[in-house]
Amino acid sequence: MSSDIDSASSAHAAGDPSGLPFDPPGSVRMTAELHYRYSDDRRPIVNQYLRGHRVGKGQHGEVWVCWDLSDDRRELAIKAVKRNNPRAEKMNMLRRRNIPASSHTPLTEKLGSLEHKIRKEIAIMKKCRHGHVVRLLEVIDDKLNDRIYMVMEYLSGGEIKWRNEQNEPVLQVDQCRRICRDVILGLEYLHYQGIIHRDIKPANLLWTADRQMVKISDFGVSHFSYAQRLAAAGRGNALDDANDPILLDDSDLSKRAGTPPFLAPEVIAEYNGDPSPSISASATSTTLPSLRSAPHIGSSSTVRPNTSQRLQITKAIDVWALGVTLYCLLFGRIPFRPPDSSEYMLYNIICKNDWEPEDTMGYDRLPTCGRKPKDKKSEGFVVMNLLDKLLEKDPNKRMTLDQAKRYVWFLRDIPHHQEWLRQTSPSRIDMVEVSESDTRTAMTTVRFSWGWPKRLTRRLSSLFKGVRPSRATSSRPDEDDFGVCSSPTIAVERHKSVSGRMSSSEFDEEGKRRGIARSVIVRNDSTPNMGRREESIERWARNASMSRARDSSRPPSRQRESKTLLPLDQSQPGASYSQGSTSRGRDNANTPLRDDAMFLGAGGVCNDPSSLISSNLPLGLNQSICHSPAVLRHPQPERIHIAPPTSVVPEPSLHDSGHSRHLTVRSATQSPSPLQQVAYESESSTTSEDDYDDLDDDSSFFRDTHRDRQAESEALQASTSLMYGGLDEDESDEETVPIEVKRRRPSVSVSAASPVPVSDFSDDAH
Ligand SMILES: Nc1ncnc2c1ncn2[C@@H]1O[C@H](COP(=O)(O)OP(=O)(O)OP(=O)(O)O)[C@@H](O)[C@H]1O
Repeated sequence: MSSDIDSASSAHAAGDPSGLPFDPPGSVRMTAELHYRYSDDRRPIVNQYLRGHRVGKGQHGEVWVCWDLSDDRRELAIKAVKRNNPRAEKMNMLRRRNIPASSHTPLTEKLGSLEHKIRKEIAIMKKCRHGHVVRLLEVIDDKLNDRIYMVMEYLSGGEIKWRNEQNEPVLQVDQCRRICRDVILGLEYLHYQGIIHRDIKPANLLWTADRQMVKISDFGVSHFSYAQRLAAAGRGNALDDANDPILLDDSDLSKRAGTPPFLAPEVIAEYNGDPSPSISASATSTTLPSLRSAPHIGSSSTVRPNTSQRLQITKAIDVWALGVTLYCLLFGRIPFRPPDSSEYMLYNIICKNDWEPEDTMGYDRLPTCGRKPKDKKSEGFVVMNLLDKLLEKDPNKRMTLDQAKRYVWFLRDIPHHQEWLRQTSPSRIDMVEVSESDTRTAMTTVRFSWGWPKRLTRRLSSLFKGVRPSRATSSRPDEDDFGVCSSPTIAVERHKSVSGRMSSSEFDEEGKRRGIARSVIVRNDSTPNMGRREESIERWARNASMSRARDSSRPPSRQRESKTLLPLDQSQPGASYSQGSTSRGRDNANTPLRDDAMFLGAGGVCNDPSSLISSNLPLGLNQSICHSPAVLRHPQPERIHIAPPTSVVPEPSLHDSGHSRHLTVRSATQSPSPLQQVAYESESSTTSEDDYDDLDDDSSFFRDTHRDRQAESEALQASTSLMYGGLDEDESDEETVPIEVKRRRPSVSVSAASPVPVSDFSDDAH
């Protein structure tokens, strides 16, 4: 990556209140040391990362917000993946028996272990560095507990929500356009690197905190193709490594992977035409009503076709998925809908049927004028024509990303097309190299020199408890900001649910076991922050006191005090309730929109290339560097205000039973907002202190018992990673018995509150 980026970004990383883009310098750290401990207020800490609330749960792991204590508490996300799951593996073995062996049986299926998947995901993410791709920063391999921690950029805006409970679109057409434009740029970069994402869908597109742009996430089923890369970048730029059977085997692509409604016809071509397929009923999902005859969409089922005709799978599958995504955003429903939720029927319809638009599109209900609008100047014609080209069933005739990027609709608000196209060309960006060694070392850099039993390590750990600062047992003043905070303007109070966890592990009321450090070990020197365990704990204690000193000198707004709820436009600039990085969005909202607001990206990033500072920066990086965040806000009709926490904070041991927050939203303008609808009608954001209470060190550091997504969403998402479907049903640790649903992740339109753990080390805490 160019030094321009490094220099520009070194001072402006994730969560920087300056609003500049997330692009920390350096490559992904492969950490060879794991320290596991708890903060004074019982929050888990892995190495330098203090864990916050859980923001999502995938098939194989969970994602948490965390703060990098070694870097001014920069807000990041950490994905914890359980590497091995014998029970799930066994189920997968059983499932595979139902798959007929043929010449088409891909290598990846034979190698389809969860470990393989994670290795590949990490190897691919490791070197992706683009403004519209979620950045991976560090990989920590906890072999002792068979867990991988992936430290990533945190996109607190959350997933793109595209429909309400009535299946109506909630995004304006203009927003849909900008979202897709961002995705095109991110995808273009990936394809240029030889990476096919394979699971493009709204749920894998994450908003930045200020909703200025979206980024592509979840590379769980992505594929690196040497051939694709050669085709895209030419031999000169391509990786010349023919020895890696995982990355260089394109037979992986012939495996059906992704989310059923978003699968391209060529991926499921064998389901085209045969009215009576043989079906292997290994479906396990219950997210959709079941049928006797066929597995259902969203299940991890195997529909066995009678034909074995396969088309070549190329990057065009991502273009198709983009078309499906655009349709979803515009109409609030998927384009191909089987009458009976049957997976086979779905595939059949995708392969054979045409799509039909609604009468209107977007939240603003612009007329589509039918499937083939006559007025070529109408918005309806432009959009239907685009959908036509993206949803072309023949991959060879399908629109390419380059064509899409140049399509009139996407260029509409960009004044200098040619310059913008030049600036955003992936050929201007350094090549990714996903080498054999990348894949091999993606998870193998940690070596454990202590293979001691847990009981022994616990005892040893207890020896070091003395160096820990005393734990706060009184109030937890920082917890109230959970969940919501946003660039836009929302009034939020929240109720915490009473929740708890029954665990086989024991810890006393004061949580003494919580001080146990998981002793793990070290061989790699690549983590400069880490030394020996004792040193680390001492350093942590030192940092804690420094942080306390720093925190005490911070202005009151940085500390978790109650504030009066004000309409945003009445509040003082900078007097944000949100802590840390996400406060900028609020500041943004105070600033009047500039005239160039219409040159904004997905959420409002200026795409006007004439104002780019550095011609070397990839889009997204450029965008934000050249503009103050104050002028990048997307013009949204609603103003959302974040209410300060006002409730009395209970003792942690009370498990927040007395702690409540209200989540309310009010609009500062008369016009209702689709974003507002999504955010609060369908989701009640309640946060539990239990986020910090799963301290059973026998199990996952990140274990929790939050409620999963809505069934409807699950229907679309459950089959993500079909390739690995059924691998990991047993993700949660068995000894944990959730006794109550606790929290849902805050919705998109309201960025997750960022409780910078100021109070962790504040004087009050002691
Ligand atoms: N970097 C991030 N910042 C914010 N939220 C994230 C981030 N990464 C993931 N998430 C959220 O966490 C959820 C779970 O992510 P994850 O990638 O594990 O699950 P998934 O998308 O279902 O993947 P999988 O296919 O492996 O199950 C996502 O739905 C997303 O909303």
